[in-house]
Amino acid sequence: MTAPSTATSALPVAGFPPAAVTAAGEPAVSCRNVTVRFVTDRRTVTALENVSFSVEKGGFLSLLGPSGCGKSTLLRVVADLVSPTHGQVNVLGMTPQDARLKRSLGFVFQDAALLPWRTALQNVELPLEVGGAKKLPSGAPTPRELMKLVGLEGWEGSFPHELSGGMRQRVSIARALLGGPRILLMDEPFGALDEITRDRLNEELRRIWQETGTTIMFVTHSVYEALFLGEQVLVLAANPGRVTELVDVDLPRDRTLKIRETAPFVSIAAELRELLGRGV
Ligand SMILES: Nc1ncnc2c1ncn2[C@@H]1O[C@H](COP(=O)(O)OP(=O)(O)OP(=O)(O)O)[C@@H](O)[C@H]1O
Repeated sequence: MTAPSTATSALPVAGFPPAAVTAAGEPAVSCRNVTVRFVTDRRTVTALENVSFSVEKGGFLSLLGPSGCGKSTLLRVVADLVSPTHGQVNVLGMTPQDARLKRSLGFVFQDAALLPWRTALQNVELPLEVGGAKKLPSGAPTPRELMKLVGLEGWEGSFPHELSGGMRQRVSIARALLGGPRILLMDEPFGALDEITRDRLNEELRRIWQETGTTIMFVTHSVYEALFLGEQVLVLAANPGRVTELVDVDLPRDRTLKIRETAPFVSIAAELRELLGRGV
């Protein structure tokens, strides 16, 4: 079963700032010398060491690196799920904890993690029931509007088992966008999907990003996904997790998958591959 296709456009969505009016240049997220050490009975792991970078408001940052280089840990630090051992983290001028309490952050995981007994729409509505905020902020898109945004208009009453993997992941993106978060953190959300579905969702995500103006941090192992999606790519190395380089992606803002066949794309992909190789 496939999701209905949606027209590509860059119209702003109610409740989100249009990309053009987000304050470009101001950081949405910045990390300075962030180190995270996990101490267990058996060993101490330095998941991140002296990691510094920033993402501007309305930006799209891909996090690319080998397994174990701390990509998920870095998203968790921003989401206030892990506290850094050292260093400073600033999220929209706040601590990660304040940003979380103000519901400025949405999180999408690799597994869509939908409740099987609730319909797609009821899954999108879930944060309203469990998060303490019974009402949406004024002007924020409704769950039905978000279903439309992710291309699932008409599927509101379907249960997760009636949806394809790609459709379930769309539902989890809609759920993460409930309340109009300023920042969307995505941890390999398309990693378990087949290539065609993944490609389609990559295009959809660029559209959603342009329409909502939401700042996105996106974790992936794939050079092509990181480059197609990101305005910047943060390349990380492992053991300990550290920054190899922050690469600016000089490609047009409006992208279709065809861009992957162009010379600039191929050239930046080769650069990223070389940087990745350095960190393994
Ligand atoms: N809660 C934890 N306790 C102990 N060690 C942890 C914990 N979370 C992560 N680690 C360790 O920190 C390192 C970085 O893990 P992380 O999951 O952030 O890497 P990753 O780049 O996201 O990996 P992958 O691409 O395989 O998902 C790993 O060595 C991992 O074992």
